[in-house]
Amino acid sequence: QSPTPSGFERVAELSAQRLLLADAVAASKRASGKPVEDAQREGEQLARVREQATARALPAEPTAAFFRAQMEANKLVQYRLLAEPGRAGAAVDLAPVRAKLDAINAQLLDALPAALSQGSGDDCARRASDARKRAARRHRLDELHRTALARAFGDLCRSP
Ligand SMILES: O=C(O)C(=O)C[C@]1(C(=O)O)C=C[C@@H](O)C=C1
Repeated sequence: QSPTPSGFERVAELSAQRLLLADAVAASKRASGKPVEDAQREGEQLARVREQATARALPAEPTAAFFRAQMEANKLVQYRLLAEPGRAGAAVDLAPVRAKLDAINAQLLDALPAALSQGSGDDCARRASDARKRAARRHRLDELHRTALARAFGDLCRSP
């Protein structure tokens, strides 16, 4: 049996999965013409994770900050993809993609206590980077998604 992955390993894996969904979100927005940023949808997700953080005795502010970073990373990928003209693809329905994002959010919340407790020490950046590199290799992430994966970690190594 393989050992339980560390908080950073889990967060890197789930963040990579979440970022890969940005491609589908971008495709839906290319077809619908809707803006990348949807403040209402972001607010709903943040309200939900704050609620769940409180229910689990997780610190609400670092939890919300972490999910803001996840959404910023998602937008980074979308803006970059949508900046390329004429990459028309099949229209994608946004609702099922959002359901998948929600499911990953729930898994990220499970992984977050361990990740937050790993977020100190001189070697934090190294451990975070190693975890991201492994996830990037597993998912064969390109440069754009690797950059976004770093963005998705937000301030995990700089939490109070
Ligand atoms: O659901 C969307 O419309 C998305 O673009 C995804 C997402 C997210 O990462 O959850 C990112 C940006 C939007 O502002 C809202 C949510």
